[in-house]
Amino acid sequence: MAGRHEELAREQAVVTRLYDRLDTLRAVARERLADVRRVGPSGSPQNRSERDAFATLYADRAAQLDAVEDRLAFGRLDLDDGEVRYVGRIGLADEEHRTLLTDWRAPAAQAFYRATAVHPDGIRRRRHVVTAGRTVTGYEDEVLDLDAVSDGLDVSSLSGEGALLASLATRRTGRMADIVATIQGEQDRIVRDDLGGALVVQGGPGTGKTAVALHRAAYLLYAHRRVLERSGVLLVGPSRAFLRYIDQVLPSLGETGVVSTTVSELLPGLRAEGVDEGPVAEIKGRLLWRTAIRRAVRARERIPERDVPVRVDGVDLEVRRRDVRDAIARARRTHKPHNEARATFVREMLARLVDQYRARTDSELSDHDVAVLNEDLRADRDVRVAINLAWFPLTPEKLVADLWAKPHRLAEAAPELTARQRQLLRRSPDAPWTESDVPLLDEAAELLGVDDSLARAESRAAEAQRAAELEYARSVLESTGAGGGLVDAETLAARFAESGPVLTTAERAAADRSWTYGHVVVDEAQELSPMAWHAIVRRVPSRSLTIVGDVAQTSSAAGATSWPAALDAVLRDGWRLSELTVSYRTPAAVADSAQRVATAAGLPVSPLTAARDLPDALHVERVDDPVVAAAARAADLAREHVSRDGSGRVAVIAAQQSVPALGERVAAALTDALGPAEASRLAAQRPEDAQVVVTSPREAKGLEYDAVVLVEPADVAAGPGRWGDLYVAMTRPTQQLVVVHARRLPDGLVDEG
Ligand SMILES: Nc1ncnc2c1ncn2[C@@H]1O[C@H](COP(=O)(O)OP(=O)(O)OP(=O)(O)O)[C@@H](O)[C@H]1O
Repeated sequence: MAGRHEELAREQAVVTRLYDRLDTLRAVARERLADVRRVGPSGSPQNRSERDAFATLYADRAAQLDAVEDRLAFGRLDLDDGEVRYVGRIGLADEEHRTLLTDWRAPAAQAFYRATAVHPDGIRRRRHVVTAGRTVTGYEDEVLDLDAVSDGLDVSSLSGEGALLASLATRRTGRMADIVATIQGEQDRIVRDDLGGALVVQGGPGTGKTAVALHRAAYLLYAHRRVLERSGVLLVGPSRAFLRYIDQVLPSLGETGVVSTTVSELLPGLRAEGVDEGPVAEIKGRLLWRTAIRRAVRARERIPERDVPVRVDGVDLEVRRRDVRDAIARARRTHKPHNEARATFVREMLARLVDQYRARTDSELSDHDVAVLNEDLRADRDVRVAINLAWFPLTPEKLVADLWAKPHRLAEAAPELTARQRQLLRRSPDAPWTESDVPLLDEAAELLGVDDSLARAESRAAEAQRAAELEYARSVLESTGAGGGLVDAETLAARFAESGPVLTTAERAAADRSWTYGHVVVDEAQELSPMAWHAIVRRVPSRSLTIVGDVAQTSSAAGATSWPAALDAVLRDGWRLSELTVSYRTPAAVADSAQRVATAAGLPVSPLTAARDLPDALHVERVDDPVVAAAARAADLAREHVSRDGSGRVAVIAAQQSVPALGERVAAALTDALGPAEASRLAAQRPEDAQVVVTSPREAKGLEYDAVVLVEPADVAAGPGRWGDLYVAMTRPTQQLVVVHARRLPDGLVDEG
């Protein structure tokens, strides 16, 4: 066997060749892009949009190639038959189309993640190649051939933990990194699971649910590109801060086309900044709003109490109750949304008024007379008022705001709520929208629709144009081979068709409330209310979803305590459950303690085994003043973990009401401990980049830090998120948890003295 030095040199030669090939492909993509751009802004609009479409295509390719620079190749498989296969972020081939590097998502790479000594899958040896920049700095072998093991090869790293543990030990940067080089077998099975149906991944804190969900999105885009490129993938996360935390993962895997959003931002153009108190959020989360919103809409289709006299062109007419009833029935029979069906209602009413006019004046009316009379009727104020009262055109915002501001509207729409519950929902019409209003607004938008008769005529004309463009795009792809798996004819045609800036599928989808996606990924899914599920499932008619979460970490009063309770109503039996059980984040002492606390509190915890333990990972201190002590501990931990290069994160997690006072104390303690220069460097950091933060459990959800000071656990557990919040708070650190308390410790959180 070659010495380590020679092996490293050999791997370096391979890796150098791969980067050379990457550089060549980058140069080609840039050249093509430059060629397209060089043509300049001339030619017919058709030529210009074609050029823009190709520019986007080459720019996408260039961006994809740039994104895979770091750890381009990380694995090597030696097969029983002597073949050697390198695994990396993307697939690369040489000029003769011979494979140089296998995309981690390709079937040929699967064994890199799944093969074991017991099930070697034709693999003799698996090697993790470690690189820093373009330099190979090490490798780690796992010999999967039990005969070879007995031949005396190095077997100390059979489980491949070296690369994994090294990656877990790195300082946190405030941005999640991909795990493509070290995905574990149980995770890989989820990543590569079928596209169809809803896959629910339940797992304790730090089991890699977020990482797995993102890698699965990248895998599905690779394996089902034809379907998903056109329809897009939606990622729903709990907050903007969380989306920012994960926003580099997909690009680093060469994928940029995923739309990410929160429930608050689900409706284009509307930002819900408010948060409802627990009981209000719970009530607004109930599925009863599907019926209640329908009733609220119907209430705007109303027969007047008596016939309404109107006078048009000197003739006395009546807006009659029975005419309104018939017109309403006709409009409803169109099964169109309220605002769209209104056209039918108005047409019917005018026709009846014209009939009355004809009868009253005893006159024959020509088509022209009828048209003029229709105009007069439409222009008449009393007629307009009567028609509007009977079929009121309205926006989703107006409909829902009226429910909260006008008690009689709410009583009429939601009689199943008690008077006390309705009182809780009372709100002024100018109060900001909340996250739990959004699914109701979405429901209202669905039932109200927009008056799109003009838009429909335009879209018919556009359809014919599009068919021609699609045909053309197909011929372009065939003749140039430009797609390279990145784009299909539909997408390219859509890009041809755009006027103005060229929009990608993701951009078009994000701007369109009624867009339906090919796949939806939901993270921290336990927080979603039944109404939020309803709004999300509407966006994916195929019901193809990846849902990841932990029902033991639920903090929202509207969230789930079991998956069947959350999902059966919206997905029936169209979902399957997978579980992750190894915590990659939290050291064993911390994970075990958190499990004990959560179990003692009766939370529905999943089994959890920590991948590693660290000495002194858990430290519990009884103190007189937790705020003062927490600030001092935070400063100690900052000295230990935070570095000037921007890496290293420390969090102080406390009940929401203590956060402001703690913030001031911690700032002062940092100045004392680290000096004014370092303290002001830290103080100047933007909140999303801050290396030392004071935060509530809710804001820390889904995130992680090198070290955490947990302040007064009893107060955290008494907050709105109850024990779920405490479980979240305890499981944020990757290295160390320091607990400071004056009150009694919750059961299971032992004081180590
Ligand atoms: N196979 C792996 N290789 C390397 N790191 C991993 C692996 N799996 C998970 N991790 C790391 O473990 C940490 C926790 O992962 P992640 O945030 O995805 O967990 P989670 O289950 O979503 O946690 P939570 O329930 O707290 O939201 C992250 O730093 C992630 O990169």
